Amino acid sequence: MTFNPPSDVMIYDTTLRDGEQTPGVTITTDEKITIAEKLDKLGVDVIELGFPAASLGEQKTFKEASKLGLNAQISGLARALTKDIDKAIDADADYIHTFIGTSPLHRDYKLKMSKEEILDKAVTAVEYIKDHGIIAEFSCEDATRTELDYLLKVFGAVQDAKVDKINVPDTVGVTRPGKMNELITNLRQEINVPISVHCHNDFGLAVANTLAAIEAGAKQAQCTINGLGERAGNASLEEIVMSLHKFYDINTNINSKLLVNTSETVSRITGVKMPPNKAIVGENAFAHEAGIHVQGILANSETYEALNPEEVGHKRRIVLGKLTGANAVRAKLDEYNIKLNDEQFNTLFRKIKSLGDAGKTITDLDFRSIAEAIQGKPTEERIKLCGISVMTGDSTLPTATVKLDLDGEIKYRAETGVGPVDAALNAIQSLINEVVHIELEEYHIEAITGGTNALGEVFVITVDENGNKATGRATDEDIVKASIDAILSSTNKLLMLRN
Ligand SMILES: CC(=O)SCCNC(=O)CCNC(=O)[C@H](O)C(C)(C)COP(=O)(O)OP(=O)(O)OC[C@H]1O[C@@H](n2cnc3c(N)ncnc32)[C@H](O)[C@@H]1OP(=O)(O)O
Ligand SMILES: CC(C)C(=O)C(=O)O
Repeated sequence: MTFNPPSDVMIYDTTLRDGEQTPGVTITTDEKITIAEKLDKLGVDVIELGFPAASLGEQKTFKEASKLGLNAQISGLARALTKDIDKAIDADADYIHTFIGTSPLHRDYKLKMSKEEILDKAVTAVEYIKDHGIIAEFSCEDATRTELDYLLKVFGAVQDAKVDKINVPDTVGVTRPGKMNELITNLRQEINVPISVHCHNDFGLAVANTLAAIEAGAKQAQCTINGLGERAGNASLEEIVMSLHKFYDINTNINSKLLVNTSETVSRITGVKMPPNKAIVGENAFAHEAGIHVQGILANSETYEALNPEEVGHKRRIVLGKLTGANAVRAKLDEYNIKLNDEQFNTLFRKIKSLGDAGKTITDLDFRSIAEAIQGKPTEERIKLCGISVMTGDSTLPTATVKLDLDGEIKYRAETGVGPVDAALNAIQSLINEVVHIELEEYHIEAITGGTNALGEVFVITVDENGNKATGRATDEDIVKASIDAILSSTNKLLMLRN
């Protein structure tokens, strides 16, 4: 393997082009602008904003983005066709990324063109872009399945046509680090313009292949936030950037502290949720439950953290559950300034283990209210249910009227819903929102005995506008009452934070 990495690597972000090719994702002009502004603040060098020839909407997005005065260059993808390139030019792209398939599969089945025709189209496209005074990047699509001599010939020809950068796509993610390193080593012997790579994640190797290319001297990584992209996605920007910074001491222009915030914006807009265990930006990337780990973390966070969460804009979380150890419980008690004697501590510890064994979620607020109850502090219920009536049936709109004591003041509210529980929860939520804005994040109901008079157990998680979460659990023969009790129990925990 060649080891000759550059001191700086350019980040070419294609979240808004290849990322938008994620099945089920479409991003409107306004949303693209929001993400482009975030990417610009993050410090990416190039933003591939889209494919101007694809639609009028795409062209409008380029026009809008060109007025923003971003530091990043705005690139548009175009087939090696003057009609596509014209669309990018007309849309005011600063930079055009043109491509054509070069592998036997693409030549024979997709394009039905000879090697000569493809080479000619590639050169014509690059010359056309350069004749318009625009930055040109050229990709041999499916480069990793293209014969090396032909690949060198096409890249050599576009270099002669004054291309600014060449890009080597592993279009279907079929290469591996050793082969990618060898390919870039071979290309570097004949190509003098900066080499970029674009790796897909079909075998989960996109980041590894990108790093292997950089070790061989590639100067640019094409990548996406959260690894979005066609099929299994592209190389994830956050994973590449942090690897470059940490493993190789390679500079990028990325402000890593904005990675989590950017990832969250992209996830919210695209609707593609990150798995909790996603590297760098996932919810659990810096969360610890196992007692042995937490004890190590409390002594020195490097024992079980490869990165400082603050470096990427994340937060460390100590999670409580079945695997919790005493050191974690002591640390949480200190955090909330709750003093327990040995007996109370043991009761609390046993309670956490038994909740964990029962598979229950224990949020920080649950912990605090359990600990305070054990300490003997009366639980302050700022919101109490005083009464409820529900009207339902197949010929009436389900309506619930609730009477609540809100900090000593009696209030009524009536709301409708799709059913009696929904109507009751809507009424409760509408009243509670006068004190604290809460959203219902989870709602589960289970019958815990049989028969029509079965006891229903309701479990809810509510979240306030600061992201604090609390669980609520209640059991009753009446599921409307159980639902209300659960939501009030979790809301009262959230209100503890505002005392
Ligand atoms: C690996 C990648 O991610 S490449 C980027 C993929 N992204 C997209 O395709 C999204 C945007 N695409 C689109 O909106 C449309 O596909 C368009 C506007 C580009 C083309 O639409 P259409 O003209 O209706 O053609 P269609 O998509 O059905 O087929 C693609 C055509 O382009 C040709 N083609 C594909 N790649 C290239 C290329 N790089 N250079 C020249 N021609 C190409 C194909 O051979 C096919 O030709 P044909 O129309 O003679 O059969
Ligand atoms: C257009 C090219 C770079 C591409 O997206 C791919 O080959 O995957």
